[in-house]
Amino acid sequence: MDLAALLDRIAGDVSADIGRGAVADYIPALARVAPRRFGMAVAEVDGSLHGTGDWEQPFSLQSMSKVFTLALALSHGEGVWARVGREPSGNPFNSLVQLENEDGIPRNPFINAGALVVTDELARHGDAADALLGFLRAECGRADIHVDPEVAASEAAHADRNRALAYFMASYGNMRHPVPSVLDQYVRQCSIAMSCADVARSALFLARHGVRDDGTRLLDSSAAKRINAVMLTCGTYDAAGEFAYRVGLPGKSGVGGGIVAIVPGRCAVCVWSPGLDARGNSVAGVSALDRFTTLTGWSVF
Ligand SMILES: NC(=O)CC[C@H](N)C(=O)O
Repeated sequence: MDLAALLDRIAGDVSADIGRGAVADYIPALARVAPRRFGMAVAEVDGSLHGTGDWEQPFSLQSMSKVFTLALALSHGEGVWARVGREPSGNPFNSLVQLENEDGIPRNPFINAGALVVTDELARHGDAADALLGFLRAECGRADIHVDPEVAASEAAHADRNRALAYFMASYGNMRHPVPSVLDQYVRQCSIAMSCADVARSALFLARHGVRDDGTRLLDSSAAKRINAVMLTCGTYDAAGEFAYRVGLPGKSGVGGGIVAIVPGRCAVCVWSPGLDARGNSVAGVSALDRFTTLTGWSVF
């Protein structure tokens, strides 16, 4: 299959969706991104890389970072699962409502509450954002991957919701470290800037059943399978059912407009377009992945 030509075709097919939706503005620095951007990259398990549009343009990783921090936390053991569940929340990604009824245990690691717990767990082994940066740089082979200081400052200045989630969980004994420290690491992990090409390459370990770019193992194949399963059921928040229906792949979105999806055994795909739907998922991104699985027939189903 000529993937480069296929990606160009998809960019044309979804052109009516590019610029649709709203750029996230609750983090003011994200609102400065031009809405009519679109990029898509596919990294295959054999190392080949293909892309279209703005596929080499860095953008804000945001919640896509949650997949990588979960993988890093699990590489140290299963302890995180005592503190966070594995069920879809059916609620917005930054919702507080379930925590009180569920004893401060977040539904899953991909809503903000769950990701804060994962960052807190990873922080037992050193600064979580630094660990994440080290991993991403190694996997995509780029030492210049960095935290965007403007986005980080903007997010830190508008983090009351996440601060509330973290303090609320702390009140149930579900924070190991002081909230300001966990929040700082979480904000920096979300503010990492990467391109579609970088993200697709960095996520390949999930298509390789846990094996990293250098051939060493981050996770056993069972743990990699489980992360993919949680991505499928929870990776796009209260739209996970619709995403599974349309795309049929494990996927994780971020409010920077990126979505990373995994075809186990074959490839990792990253698409970016900043216009978001009401649930915080890229409109053109979901359409492009929908076209991708339709045209290739690559799906987990
Ligand atoms: N869905 C997202 O990408 C949300 C991430 C963002 N950093 C937040 O905490 O709100």
